[in-house]
Amino acid sequence: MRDTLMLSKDFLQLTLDNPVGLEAFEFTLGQHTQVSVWDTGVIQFEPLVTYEANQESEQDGKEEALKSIVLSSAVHGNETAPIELCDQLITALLSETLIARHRLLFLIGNPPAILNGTRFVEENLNRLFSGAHAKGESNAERVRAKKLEQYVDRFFNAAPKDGSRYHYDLHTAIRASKHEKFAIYPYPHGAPYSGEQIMFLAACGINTVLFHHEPTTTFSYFSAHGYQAHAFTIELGKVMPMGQNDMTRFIAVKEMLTRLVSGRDLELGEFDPSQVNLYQVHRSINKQFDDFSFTFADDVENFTAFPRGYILAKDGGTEIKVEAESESIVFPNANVPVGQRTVLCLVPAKDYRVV
Ligand SMILES: O=C(O)CCC(=O)N[C@@H](CCC(=O)O)C(=O)O
Ligand SMILES: [Zn+2]
Repeated sequence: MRDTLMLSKDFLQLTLDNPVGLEAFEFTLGQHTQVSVWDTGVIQFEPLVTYEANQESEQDGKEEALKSIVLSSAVHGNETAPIELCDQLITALLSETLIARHRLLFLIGNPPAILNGTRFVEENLNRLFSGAHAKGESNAERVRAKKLEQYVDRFFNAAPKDGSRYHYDLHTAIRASKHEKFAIYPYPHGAPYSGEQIMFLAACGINTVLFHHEPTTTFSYFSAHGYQAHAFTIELGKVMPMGQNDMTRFIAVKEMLTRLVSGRDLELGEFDPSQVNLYQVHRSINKQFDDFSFTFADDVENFTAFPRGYILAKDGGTEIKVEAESESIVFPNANVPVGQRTVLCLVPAKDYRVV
């Protein structure tokens, strides 16, 4: 496997050829990077400079502390643009055209679902984190969620104490969106939002951010809450079949991730709310009955606003109406199990704290 990967530089193909149970192996790239494959779809790149050396040069003002960066894709198997984007970055790293100056962990979330061409095989992986995988009958996604938690734990626990942590969980949305690219900021439990991160997202072309209003069982919340990482679920556009993504739409995000990984200056300005659309989640509407339907059409875009009193959905005969003066909908999906989120309703963010 080691020789196959060193020769082909194609980690995605290796992952798809071994959708479960790939044996761990490692190797070095030149004199600069330690590469460790931990499992199917799990690859770590670590700069071969000791942390102490980094600290010394930091004192000389030359280097910043080592960052630890998780980039995940394919938590939903049919969301292909993030898979292609991460594939390009991994191939560049393996080909040594891109050199990692920070610690990096790539996670290809659900390889069997990629092969299936579906969001998931048995169960939505992105509802199984923070231990939710243990609360029900086991299946492949529950096993994978537990392992992904362990890999994130191992990666962040080996991070230098003073190095910042990041987790960008990359997705694409089922529907088209009025704001093509947007990020979900996991509930921070009263902590302020990071203005620097919001400006980083804006520089990636992700100019819309939703502040979540409660804990969730998503992957980004797991890293944010459990490991104090700057973590986000990032929606890069609309779902497309593999190979049919217009990769020119991801030039800015690829450029900014490349800069981040390679330690180049990010050239971020001060936090400027005029450069971003900031929403807060007003409420999450969870499905109560199998007999659930929306009143609006399947092609209504994310971020469409509805006025107070408008009937958004019917749940077992109960009408669900817009409560605020106006609510914008995101991720409407009637086809989820009872108890799960069918839609998020948003209002413009106000009274938020940014540092
Ligand atoms: O387009 C949709 O309906 C779903 C897109 C998607 O997978 N979104 C994530 C958001 C996770 C979060 O709230 O942080 C998901 O539903 O898992
Ligand atoms: Zn997704």
